[in-house]
Amino acid sequence: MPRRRVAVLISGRGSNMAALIEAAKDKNFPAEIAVVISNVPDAGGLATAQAAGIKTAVVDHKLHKKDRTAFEQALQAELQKHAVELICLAGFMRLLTPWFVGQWHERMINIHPALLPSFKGLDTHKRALETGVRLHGATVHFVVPEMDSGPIIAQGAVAVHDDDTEASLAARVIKVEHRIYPLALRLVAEGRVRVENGRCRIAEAAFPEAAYLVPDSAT
Ligand SMILES: Nc1nc2c(c(=O)[nH]1)N[C@@H](CN(C=O)c1ccc(C(=O)N[C@@H](CCC(=O)O)C(=O)O)cc1)CN2
Ligand SMILES: NCC(=O)N[C@@H]1O[C@H](COP(=O)([O-])[O-])[C@@H](O)[C@H]1O
Repeated sequence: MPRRRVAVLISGRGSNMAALIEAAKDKNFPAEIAVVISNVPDAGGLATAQAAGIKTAVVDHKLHKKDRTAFEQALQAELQKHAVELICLAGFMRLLTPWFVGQWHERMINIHPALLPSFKGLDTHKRALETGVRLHGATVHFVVPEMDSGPIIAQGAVAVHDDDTEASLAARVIKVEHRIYPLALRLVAEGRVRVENGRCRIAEAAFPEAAYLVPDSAT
C-alpha cells in the first residue's frame, strides 16, 4: 500500500510536527510528510521542517483579513498542489469552517493537550491544575466543525503532582503528545480506524494500542 501523503499544519514551535517527521523517516511508516504549512510566516517549526528536507509553505491568514473562506481556499489550493491525502493539525491555531472540515471529513486529525472531552479550548494545563484533576494528558481526534469534539483516536495520560506548575505539567504532557501523535497517524494511515456512531473503532487493535497511561518514571 503506497504511503499516504500527509500535510502537517502548524502555527508555532512545531515539536509535534518534528515527532511526526521523525516517525515518517522509517520507510515502513505508512505515511510520508509531503508538506508543512503554517499560517504564521515566522513559525519556528518551518525552519525545523526545512532542515529535515521537508517542503514548506506559508498561507498567512492575516493576508486574507477576516475572510476565513478566502484563507481556506488558499490553504486548499496549497494542499491540492502537494496531492495531500491526510492532514495533521499540530499546534495549528485557526478555527476551521464547516466547509473546510467537510472537505477533509475523517482525513484530518488534531492533537489537543487535554484528556477530551475535558478542557476543550485553550489554557488546558492551567485549568487542569485549577480544577485539581489527578490525571491529565493529551488526545488525538478527528476534526469536526465543533472545536475539540471529534471522534477520539488515541489518548495518553500522566499523573498530576501537587507541586506541579503549568510549565512542569506541560513538559510531561508534551512527551506524551510526541508518543501518541505518530501512533494515531499510523493507525489512520493504515486504514485501521473506522468511526461508528461518533466513536473510533481500531481494527486488530492489540489493547492498549490507542491508550497510554504513562508512569511518572517515564516522563
Ligand atoms: N473546526 C475546527 N477547527 C479546529 C479544531 C477543531 O477541533 N475543529 N481544532 C483546532 C485546534 N485548537 C484546539 O485544539 C484550537 C485552535 C484555535 C483556537 C482559536 O480560538 N483560534 C482563534 C485565533 C487564535 C489565534 O490565531 O491565535 C480563531 O481561530 O479565531 C482554539 C482552539 C484547530 N482548528
Ligand atoms: N488547541 C490546540 C492546542 O492547544 N494545541 C497544542 O499546542 C501545542 C503546540 O506545540 P508544538 O507546536 O510544539 O507542536 C501542543 O501542546 C498542542 O497540543
